[in-house]
Amino acid sequence: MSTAFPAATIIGYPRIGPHRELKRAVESYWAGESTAAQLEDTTRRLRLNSYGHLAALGLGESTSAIPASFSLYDQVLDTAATFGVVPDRFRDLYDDDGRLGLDAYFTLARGDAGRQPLEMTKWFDTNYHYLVPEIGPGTRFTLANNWILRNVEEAAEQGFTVRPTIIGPVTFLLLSKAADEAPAGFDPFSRLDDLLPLYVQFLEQLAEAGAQWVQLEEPALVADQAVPTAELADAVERAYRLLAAAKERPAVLVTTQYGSLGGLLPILGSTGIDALHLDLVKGGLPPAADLAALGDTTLIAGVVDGHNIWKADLARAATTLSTLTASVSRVSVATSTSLQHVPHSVEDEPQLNRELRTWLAFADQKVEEVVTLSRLVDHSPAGTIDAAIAEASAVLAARAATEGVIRSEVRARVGSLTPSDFTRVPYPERSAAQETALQLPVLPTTTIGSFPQTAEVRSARARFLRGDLTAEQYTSLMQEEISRVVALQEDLGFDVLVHGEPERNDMVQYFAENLDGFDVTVNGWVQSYGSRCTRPSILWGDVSRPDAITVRWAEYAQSLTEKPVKGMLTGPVTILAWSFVRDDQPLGETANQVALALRDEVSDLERAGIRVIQVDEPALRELLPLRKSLQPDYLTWSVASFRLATAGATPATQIHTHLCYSEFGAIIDAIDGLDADVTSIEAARSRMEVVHDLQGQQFARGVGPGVYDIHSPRIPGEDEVVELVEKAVRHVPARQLWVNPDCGLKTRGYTETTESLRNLVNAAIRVRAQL
Ligand SMILES: Nc1nc2c(c(=O)[nH]1)N[C@@H](CNc1ccc(C(=O)N[C@@H](CCC(=O)N[C@@H](CCC(=O)N[C@@H](CCC(=O)O)C(=O)O)C(=O)O)C(=O)O)cc1)CN2
Ligand code: MET
Ligand SMILES: [Zn+2]
Repeated sequence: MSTAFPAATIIGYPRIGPHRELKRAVESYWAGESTAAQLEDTTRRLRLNSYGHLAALGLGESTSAIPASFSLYDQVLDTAATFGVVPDRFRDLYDDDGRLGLDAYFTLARGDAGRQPLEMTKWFDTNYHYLVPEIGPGTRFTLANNWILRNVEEAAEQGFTVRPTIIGPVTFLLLSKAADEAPAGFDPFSRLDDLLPLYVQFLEQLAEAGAQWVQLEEPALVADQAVPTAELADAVERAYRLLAAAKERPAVLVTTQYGSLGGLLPILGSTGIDALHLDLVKGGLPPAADLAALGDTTLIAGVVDGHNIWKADLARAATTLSTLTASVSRVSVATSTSLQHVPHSVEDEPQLNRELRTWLAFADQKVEEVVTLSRLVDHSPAGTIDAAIAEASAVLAARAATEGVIRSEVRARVGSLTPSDFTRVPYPERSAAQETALQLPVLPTTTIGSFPQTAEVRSARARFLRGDLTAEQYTSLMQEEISRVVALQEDLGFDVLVHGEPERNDMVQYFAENLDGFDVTVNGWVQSYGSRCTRPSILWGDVSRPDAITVRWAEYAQSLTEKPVKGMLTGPVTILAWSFVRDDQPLGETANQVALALRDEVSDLERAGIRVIQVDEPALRELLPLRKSLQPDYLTWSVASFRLATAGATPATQIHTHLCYSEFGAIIDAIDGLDADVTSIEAARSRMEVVHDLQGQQFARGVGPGVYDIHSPRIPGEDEVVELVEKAVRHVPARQLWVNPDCGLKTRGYTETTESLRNLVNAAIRVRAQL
């Protein structure tokens, strides 16, 4: 049990495969095009290849340095399956032995004809989404799935001693929500003492399977929680003392990625766990007194950034490590977070600018950085990594001096901003001008922007990129798609139309490709949820807009119809949140540069005759700091950057924004502060509960609570939409309300989309007639 922890490790490794093998394998299984055995075969190869690869990169085969962090869909779902946490509506998914198998697992994640899947929500301050377990007073915890154990055994058969990972009990319960059947006020956290014995059993099984270390993930401890601090501290102490006291168990590592543990560090550190991981990139260096509480517990110092792609400042990391080794007896080196947030390897991006490439470290390069830094804690001779440190410092110096990183004209423009650049005329004045300009009915109907991204559209883009289509051919294919989408909306009777975004590979990458200061990858895929991936762009320099970006598409769409077509832009905060952003200046400064580029786009759209412009900010909530003390500053700069992007619009131009989550209680003031004329939000899944928030807040401007859950192929019936709209009308004055789906339609197919949208428009017309 007291196996020494290896000097170098990572907290998790990408599981989608170097070329999205996992996506292709699971999607083919879902489509019925391959068997469970074929899926298992592919994923087994993915797991074993990554162990071999990580061992070769320097983690070694037999030291538990390699995390077994594979997941078929999501790590929180894996934990829920392990402990049999299944909502009542899915009770029949257990097989006769009380186990949850492959199809049960995917049904929980994706739902089926009659049942809503588990809710999906953001994982801390990242663009990864996890599935929310549902727990009630009667939820029976059982060991119902053994994939984690099996992965340990599978690795051992091939000669690898890996470190299994699972969400820790405190975080698991804090991330869960009360099951539908739970009485009002029930908190899943109250089930901690029922759940802990299952963790003990599970640890015993892991030990039996040959695991020497286990990783229990407790990132919820770095975020301020609704549970009072004292109660949380008490629970953490009780839980980990109990687990540490288990008779047969692997050594226990607790990880705390995404921020600072704060006052929980000395508490967790003295429970008897064997190792504690700290995120020293997002969280600062803890006070020496807190570190002293670690005693014999190994400190796993997360000094290499797992959430961004810049090469590490090895000199700074070395200083941090030497401070730590001065007050802690055992220190190992690690990434700050799982590497699931970064692509596999810079080697897969040969097209990137040569100089830029030298600044970057993706997952594999980060493994090498961790291994290098571990020479500072493994009794290697002094000076062993001096050359590597010097090289890293030289890269940083070169980066700072590179043309384009600092551009005086961009700086000057940001520097000369005045408060009036952030302010439009008061809403009542705008509202009157817009009413005259747009002549919309009450309860106007619209969509959020994208229409289904069909295989034809994607294939056209792929052929264009390969050079098999000319720019003219590609443009005319996209224009055909736009005219189909416009005709469909005319036919269905929408009031404000969209062009459907077919020309966009992704709502952020598309803008990054058209702005200076960014680069994009060809293979830099990162999992967003399930089989869905994105290629975050790289924002490395000062940002500007060389040419208009969206205008020709919007103009084309507007030429096809008398109805207003919404211009469609992605807001500055979301562009930052879904890119890898330079780490050499405050985010607020970078956000204002992006905002100015968008501001110019807004004014070009207006000049081209576009009267409604939507600036999406679905990630506004995502970047909200996990600690309350840091939130006001964030909300100030993020809201300001949105206003900077939009405040140049004339009063008659209607500015929309879109945020796709419903629990916006925490940021409702910020949403108000955006000063958009119309805000669309997610509401269908919570059956319009958000209107209560809106009512309480006297939200005075236009609002479109979603009436169609686009996350599911299910078609909402017309009566169902009527009910939702009627509920909204009871709480928010009808003249403020819009009728729209929850979010864009890009992941949906045309069959269900067309029917759903028809029901949506007809429902709006029916409620209108009753007013
Ligand atoms: N960045 C970002 N984050 C977001 C969202 C978002 O829209 N963007 N939405 C929220 C939910 N997250 C999502 C994340 C990804 C996707 C998504 O649909 N991703 C697509 C990829 C989108 C893309 O980049 N498409 C490219 C490349 C498509 C592709 O895979 N092409 C094929 C070739 C196809 C062919 O030859 O026919 C290939 O490269 O193999 C394009 O259209 O050009 C996927 O995983 O399948 C949806 C939602 C929150 N976070
Ligand atoms: C994730 S928010 C999506 C907004 C975008 N305009 C779309 O409809 O796809
Ligand atoms: Zn959305």
